Amino acid sequence: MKDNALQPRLHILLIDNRVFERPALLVILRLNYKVTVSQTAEEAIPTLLDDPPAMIIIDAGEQNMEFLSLIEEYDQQTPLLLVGQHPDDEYAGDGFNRSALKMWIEHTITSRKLKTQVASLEAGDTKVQSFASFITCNQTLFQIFRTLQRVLDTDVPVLITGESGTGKELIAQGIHNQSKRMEQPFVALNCAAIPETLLETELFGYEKGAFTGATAPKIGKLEYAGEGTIFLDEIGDMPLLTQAKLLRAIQERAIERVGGHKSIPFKARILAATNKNLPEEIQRRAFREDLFYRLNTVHVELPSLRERREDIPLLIMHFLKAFSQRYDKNILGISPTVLHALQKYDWPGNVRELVNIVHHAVLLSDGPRIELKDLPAELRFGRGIIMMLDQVGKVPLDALVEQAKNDFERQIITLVLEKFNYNKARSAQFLGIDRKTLYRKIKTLRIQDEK
Ligand SMILES: Nc1ncnc2c1ncn2[C@@H]1O[C@H](COP(=O)(O)OP(=O)(O)OP(=O)(O)O)[C@@H](O)[C@H]1O
Repeated sequence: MKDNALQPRLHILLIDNRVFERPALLVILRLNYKVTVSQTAEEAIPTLLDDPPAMIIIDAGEQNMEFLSLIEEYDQQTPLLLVGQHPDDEYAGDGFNRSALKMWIEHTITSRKLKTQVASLEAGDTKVQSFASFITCNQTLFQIFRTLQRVLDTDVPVLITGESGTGKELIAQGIHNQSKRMEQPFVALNCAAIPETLLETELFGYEKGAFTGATAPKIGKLEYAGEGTIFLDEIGDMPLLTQAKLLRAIQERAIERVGGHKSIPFKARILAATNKNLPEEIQRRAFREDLFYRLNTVHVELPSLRERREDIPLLIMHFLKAFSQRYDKNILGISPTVLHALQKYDWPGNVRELVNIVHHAVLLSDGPRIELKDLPAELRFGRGIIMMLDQVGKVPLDALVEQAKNDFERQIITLVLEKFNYNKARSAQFLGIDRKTLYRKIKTLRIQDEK
């Protein structure tokens, strides 16, 4: 690894009784890993117990086959790699591909890790907490649950922010369902989905004759919620005039229907959610600061799914079970390759997107496990390729491939530049090219240089 300083070294146990006759393998391994050498399996047992390695590399000599059974007795989890009886000059010479060895080692470790992860998921032994039906194994969310538990039975409003699909409504439902108001109505209103003129009557209701067509009085959502909970979703999209009316209702603890004069007590608890940044909206004068302070007594920000990747496998298994039951399918789990693809994915639509993908996969799957073929194309191939499909047939294939190659190179270089804070010398060294070449590529590939 070139970034030794940044990552802890993997520990490898090398069992090789000829290690001193052919030191090159050890030298190569030591470039990248922390290596413990044992000449016999017996000698290796204490290491296995005291400092478990990420991988065991064992020389494939005849007598070592006995080692294998001994090792198996102590440890059946750690991946094993058998190396052939190459003479030292083969390891040391050009014919021996060091990066291939490294790739092979890392692939074996990752795939074993994924298999163990899948097995433990299927056995259901991850530490999970739930807040009503919202489940997670993420520490930030555990903290949020604790905050919410403390205010469950109070009247204080809670502002729930987070990207779309992170579970804001589910949290709001959870607050209501676990509070003393649970027997009362939970009324949700999406402030972005309703035209401005209708929003006000939806919230406050109207009296007969309030406007043409108002032939009978109508109860608004604030009134209907009674002593229950009103959930104002997408509050950031509420028009300013409605914001002013809502603020008044909160301050006076009373509402008036449109076209009416009677003051009706307003007792519901307010929960509000938005994926907008309200302080920014206040700056733009699109949101009232005084209303913000009223709603923001308790504020929780739900992390996006890519900020809590540990929840990805948990949620996959959760919805896999639910959909398998719903469709009466016998799906036991997912293949390690699928888990890998799903863990790498960025989830712009968060949990809602994950639910859709698992739903789709369960419908397509013949069981017993979800395989790569059951995933949508953008997950199997990446968004880039799917977007390029539009151009296939319109642009010559060679040109498309060239464009893809440039895109790929641009992404790699950008990532490396970011990793080293735009330090050209270190980035070039990491990429294995000289600095001049790096400067040329930054220019020709039009890479943004943040220096
Ligand atoms: N942690 C979770 N555990 C179980 N289900 C979840 C979780 N988070 C989200 N979901 C499910 O994901 C879907 C989207 O959640 P929800 O509607 O609560 O998100 P939202 O943040 O309110 O989205 P939007 O901002 O688009 O309104 C729902 O089907 C919900 O049940």
